[in-house]
Amino acid sequence: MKHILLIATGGTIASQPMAEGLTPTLSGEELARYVPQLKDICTFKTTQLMNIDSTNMLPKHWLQIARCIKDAYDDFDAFIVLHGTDTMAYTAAALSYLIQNSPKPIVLTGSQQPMTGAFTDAKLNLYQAALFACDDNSYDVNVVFGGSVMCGTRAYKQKTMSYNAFTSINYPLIAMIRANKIVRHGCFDQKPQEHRSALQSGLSIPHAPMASECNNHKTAQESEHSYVRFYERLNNRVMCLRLTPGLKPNIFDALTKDYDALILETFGIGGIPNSAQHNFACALQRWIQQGKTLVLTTQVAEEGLDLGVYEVGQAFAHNEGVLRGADMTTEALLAKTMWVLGQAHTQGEIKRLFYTPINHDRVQE
Ligand SMILES: NC(=O)C[C@H](N)C(=O)O
Repeated sequence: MKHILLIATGGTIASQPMAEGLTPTLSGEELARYVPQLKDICTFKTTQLMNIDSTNMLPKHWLQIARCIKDAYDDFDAFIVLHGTDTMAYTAAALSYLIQNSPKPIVLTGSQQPMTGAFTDAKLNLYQAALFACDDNSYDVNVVFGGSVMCGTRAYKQKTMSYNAFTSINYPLIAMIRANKIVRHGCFDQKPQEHRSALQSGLSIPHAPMASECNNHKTAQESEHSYVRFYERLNNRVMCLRLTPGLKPNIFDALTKDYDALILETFGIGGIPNSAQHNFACALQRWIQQGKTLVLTTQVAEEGLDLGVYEVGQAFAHNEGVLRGADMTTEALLAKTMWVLGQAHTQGEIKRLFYTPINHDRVQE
C-alpha cells in the first residue's frame, strides 16, 4: 500500500458553522476519520501546517507547504494538500514551480461544503484525491476536485457553489475519476520513464540542488539531474491588474514603490487602450524602463493572448520588455512571475525561465 502524507491547511472542508460564519476548526486527523475508506487504499499520516480560510493564504504559506513536502519527501509515496478552494489554483500553481519534476504525486483538494455537512462533497473529494495519489501513473502537482483531475498550473475556480467548481483552462484534464475508477486522458496514461527510474532507485532519490545551492551562473533548471527539484525563493512584489474601461494610465506610477512586476489583464485577445484620452503606451513603457517586469495576459478565461491581431495590441506584440502570458492562467502567471523573480537576476534569465514550460503551464510558442 502507498504511504501518504495528508497536509491539512484549513478551508471549507475543515470548517464548521459559527456565529461569524464558516470557520476552519477541524484538524487533518479529524477530517481523515470521516473517510474510513482511506484505510482500504493507503496508509497515511497527517500534519497540520495551519488552519485558515484560503482567503488568508500568503506566498509564505506556499513556501511552508513546499518545505514540508521537501522534508518528508523520502518518507512518503505521495502528498495530499487539503486546502480552501478560493485560492487553491494559486497554491497549486505555486507548488508546481516550487517543486518541479516530482515523480511522486502532490495532490490538492478541498470541498465546497464542510466535511460535517449533510450533503458534503468533501468525502468523495478526499477519497478520490487519495485514489489518484496512490495510482502508479500519477506524478507532479495536480488538483483533484469534483471528479476531475487538473494539472496544477491549469486549474481555475469557475463556480462559487457547485461541486464541479474547477475547470482546466486551455489544457486537457489529466483524468476523470468516476466513483473509484481513474479514466486518464490518453497522453497522461503512463508515468514518464525518467520518473519510473527515479522511483526504482528507492529512498536514495538525489534531490537536485536548490536554486540557492547552485553557482551563480547555473540555475537549478540547468542541473543535470532529472529528479525532483525544490525551490525556496519567491519574490512576492508581484501584482495583477485588470484593465477596465476608464482606468487611468497613471495607476502604474502609484504601484512602482511596492511592486517589481505587474501582470496586466488586457481586453479580449490583447487590447490595450490607445485613444487620445486614455493611452497606456507611455505609462507602460515608463514601467519597463524602470527595470520592472511587465507581463501581458487576457482577462478572458479561455484561449489566451495574441497581441498581434488588433491595432490596439500591436504596439506591444514585439516589445522586448514585455513578457507574454500566452495561454497561461492568471493564477499560474502570478506564481510563475514570483518564482522567476525569486531565481533570476538578469533580464535574459527572467525571460528564459518565464518562457520555459513547467508542469504544462503554457504551450510552446
Ligand atoms: N470552499 C472553500 O474552501 C472556500 C473557503 N472560503 C476557502 O477558500 O477556504
